[in-house]
Amino acid sequence: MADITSLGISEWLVAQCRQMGINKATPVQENCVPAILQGRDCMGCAKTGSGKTAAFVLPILQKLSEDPYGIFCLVLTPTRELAYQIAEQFRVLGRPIGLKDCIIVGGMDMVAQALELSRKPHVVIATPGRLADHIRSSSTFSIKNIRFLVLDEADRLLEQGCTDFTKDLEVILGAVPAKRQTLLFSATLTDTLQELKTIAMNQPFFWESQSEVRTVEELDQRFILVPEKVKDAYLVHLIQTFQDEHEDWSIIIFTHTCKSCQILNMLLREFNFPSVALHSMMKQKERFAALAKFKSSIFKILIATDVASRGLDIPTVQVVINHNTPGLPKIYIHRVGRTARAGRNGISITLVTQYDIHLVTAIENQINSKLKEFPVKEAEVLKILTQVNVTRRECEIKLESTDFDEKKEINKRKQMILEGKDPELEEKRKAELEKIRKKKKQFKEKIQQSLERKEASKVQRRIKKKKRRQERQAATKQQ
Ligand SMILES: Nc1ncnc2c1ncn2[C@@H]1O[C@H](COP(=O)(O)OP(=O)(O)OP(=O)(O)O)[C@@H](O)[C@H]1O
Repeated sequence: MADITSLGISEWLVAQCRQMGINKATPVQENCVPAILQGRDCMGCAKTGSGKTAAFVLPILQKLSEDPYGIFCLVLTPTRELAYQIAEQFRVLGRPIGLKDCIIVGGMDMVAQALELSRKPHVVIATPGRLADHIRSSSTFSIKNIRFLVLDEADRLLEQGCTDFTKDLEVILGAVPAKRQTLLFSATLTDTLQELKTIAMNQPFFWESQSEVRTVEELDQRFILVPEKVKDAYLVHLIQTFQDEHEDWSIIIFTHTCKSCQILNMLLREFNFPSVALHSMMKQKERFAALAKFKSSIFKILIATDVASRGLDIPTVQVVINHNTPGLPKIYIHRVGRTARAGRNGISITLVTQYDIHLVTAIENQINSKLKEFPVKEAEVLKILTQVNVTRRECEIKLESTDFDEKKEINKRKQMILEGKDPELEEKRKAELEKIRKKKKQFKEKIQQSLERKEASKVQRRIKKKKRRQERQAATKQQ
């Protein structure tokens, strides 16, 4: 790795890097920083934990120090927590030049944000939804003179996943100048490469880490094949084992829904594990508090949905457990990337049921590496099975007695209203769609059955024909 001084940044910035423990440039920094300093658009695709944030923060701060004004740079990122983390890197590295940053994310006071924006911060770090709201509703700030536009986790921003950013991105892209430097970074850029190229227009410098395996070497990737009904007992057993063997280890457990996240947290707490939950149905203040408690190791276990799967940089995380096998290899790559960061070791364990084996095959094909089985003493798991399952049921009943599902429904409706949709109409449309889907399914099944019947009668006819032929042959032989 090259020394940090070779990047072409000023002495004050080198000194700041050294203070942060950054002495050598990682490959993504070594390649992308000089290109960005030359004024080129840049697309950087490098493994999780490889220092992509500094790869854009450093050249932006360098350029800002040469020609400081506000608003100089806009960084977009998919989650609120990530926005705070990026802002922290800007703040630490940019302290000598008195950097003013401003974080614009949902769940926080909009008026205070509008005021901050009007004060022309050098850098705005935002999630697309809230920034687009400000652009639509306010004339107290302008991003039409920005020099840099950064899309961190760029592929996620363009995806039409459960949170669809595309409409908000359109608003934002309409408000930034055409003449700008665009920087796009992610550990998984390649799926959305063509769309990204239209955002980074000026023949961007493209850099991708050359490596067959898409996950880091320091990560020990394991799986456990478990029947669905004993998953939680395995989880409790695993955590107990890690806790007994390692005092200072932190664990992130990923699960696929907010409800599952909430129940697992309740379950682990019943077993006296120090856990906190992080999911999108929590209030923003609770989300920040949970993350802060986990980061400071007050709580050693974080149970999260994919809201925490990208970008979060918590060095103490030694273990990632996938309570469900991710449906997309990309999600797997980001989730397991929460450990084994910046050259540290880590282990990931994916709980795989008999229905998920094809997902593991897809993951292995994408990452170009095989997951190894994690040995477990099944007898130990069996000992706690009944207790875990009974406790889980109790937690489910407890949760049902709260307004969790109701809140989810209200949140969904709120989201629809924000998107300009009528919840009642959407409900009707959904019911209609369900009806059509059902009919289609019935129709498909009917066709399938009739095809099967036809096929069966064809086979029967063929058997009969064959039989008759054999009988005829036997008869001619006898004659
Ligand atoms: N050159 C360097 N030397 C040592 N540590 C570094 C260097 N650059 C960055 N780091 C540290 O490495 C860690 C991971 O960096 P960062 O969060 O930028 O990773 P990333 O590539 O963005 O990962 P992800 O894809 O998960 O978002 C951070 O703690 C950061 O401070």
